[in-house]
Amino acid sequence: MKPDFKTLRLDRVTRRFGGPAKTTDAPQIAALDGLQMDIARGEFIALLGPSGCGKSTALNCIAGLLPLSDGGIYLDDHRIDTLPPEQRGFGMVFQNYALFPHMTVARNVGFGLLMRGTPAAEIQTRVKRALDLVQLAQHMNKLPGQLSGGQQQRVAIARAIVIEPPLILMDEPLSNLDAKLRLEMRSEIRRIHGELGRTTLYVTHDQDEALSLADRIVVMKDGKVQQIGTPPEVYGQPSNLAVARFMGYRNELILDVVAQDGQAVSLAGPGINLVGIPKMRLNARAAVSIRPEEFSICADGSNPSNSISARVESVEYYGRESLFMLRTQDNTRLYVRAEGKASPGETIRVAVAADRVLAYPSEQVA
Ligand SMILES: Nc1ncnc2c1ncn2[C@@H]1O[C@H](COP(=O)(O)OP(=O)(O)OP(=O)(O)O)[C@@H](O)[C@H]1O
Repeated sequence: MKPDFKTLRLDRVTRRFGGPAKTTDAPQIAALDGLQMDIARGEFIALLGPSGCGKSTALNCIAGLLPLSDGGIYLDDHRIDTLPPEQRGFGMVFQNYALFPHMTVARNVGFGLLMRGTPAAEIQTRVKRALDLVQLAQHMNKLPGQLSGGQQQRVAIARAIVIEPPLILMDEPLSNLDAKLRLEMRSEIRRIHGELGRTTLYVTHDQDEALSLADRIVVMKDGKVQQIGTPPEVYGQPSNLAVARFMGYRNELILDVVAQDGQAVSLAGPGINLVGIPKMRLNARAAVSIRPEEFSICADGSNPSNSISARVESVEYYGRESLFMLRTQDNTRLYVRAEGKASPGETIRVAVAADRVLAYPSEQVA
């Protein structure tokens, strides 16, 4: 394959299940429906979404493990979705490492090169280089069972990169690791990606992982792309309610639209007066998304313009901040993560900046 491609083009990549590939019978379910994007060489792309949204299907289609039902995949002008996996030559890293237990680390890493008929001396040099990159050279003669989970995952990464693939595909590679190792390996993966300068496609259901690793994030739901954007774009400006929910906009209030233009919308409900940003054209009611950490608790007796009055139900202490579970006057649960004190039973007022109040059509509430 061409290690020097400029663009990986996913052209309406579609995969249906429930019947033979390449048919369009109605009973089939599109696990992946029209994935369309260009990925530039060197980009780190995260496919993000809840379980069953089609992330692994997308990765497997690109790897060549699943035939497409529709669309095409191109490396520059070369169509590759008709090629078997070994001819695409992509590196793959899976959740379960898939190492050979009876082979040493070095032999595991060198196996792909051996299969390709690479001369022994070259295998040795390249295995050493790959193990240096994942910082495991001193463990090269151990068996996988003698390594920690994080080390085994690094062997799997070394095995993927040793073939110098144009594209590295990773499917939830950190989900078997404990929280601390996951954080460490996250930094490792980003460092390795930077040092190699290759293109990485990374599947995860973990927002933090996607936000911290990726140059661009593809948010998916029910087989369809919901938004493609940089981490700040997806985090700060979710394009619809489903993305907002998935990106941690835990609060959703259904409010009356009092006035609106393209830039701002005035919203009201019992004990609530807010100005926010309309993300789409709104009708009479809006679903308003706000992150818990965007609120602050107002001083006693104050009544600032962008605020909500609500009763405290419970408080979880998180050190510097607390998570306040509130109940609005129309009985909606409100999560507020803020500094300050308030006790269950008290009625308090919480304020939020207008540009952190995102209003979507209430019709999007499923
Ligand atoms: N071989 C198959 N036959 C039938 N349906 C399938 C098959 N593989 C996947 N699906 C369905 O396609 C949809 C997408 O599955 P996929 O594994 O791509 O999701 P995912 O986002 O990777 O989920 P997870 O995070 O749980 O792995 C799901 O509804 C799944 O049940």
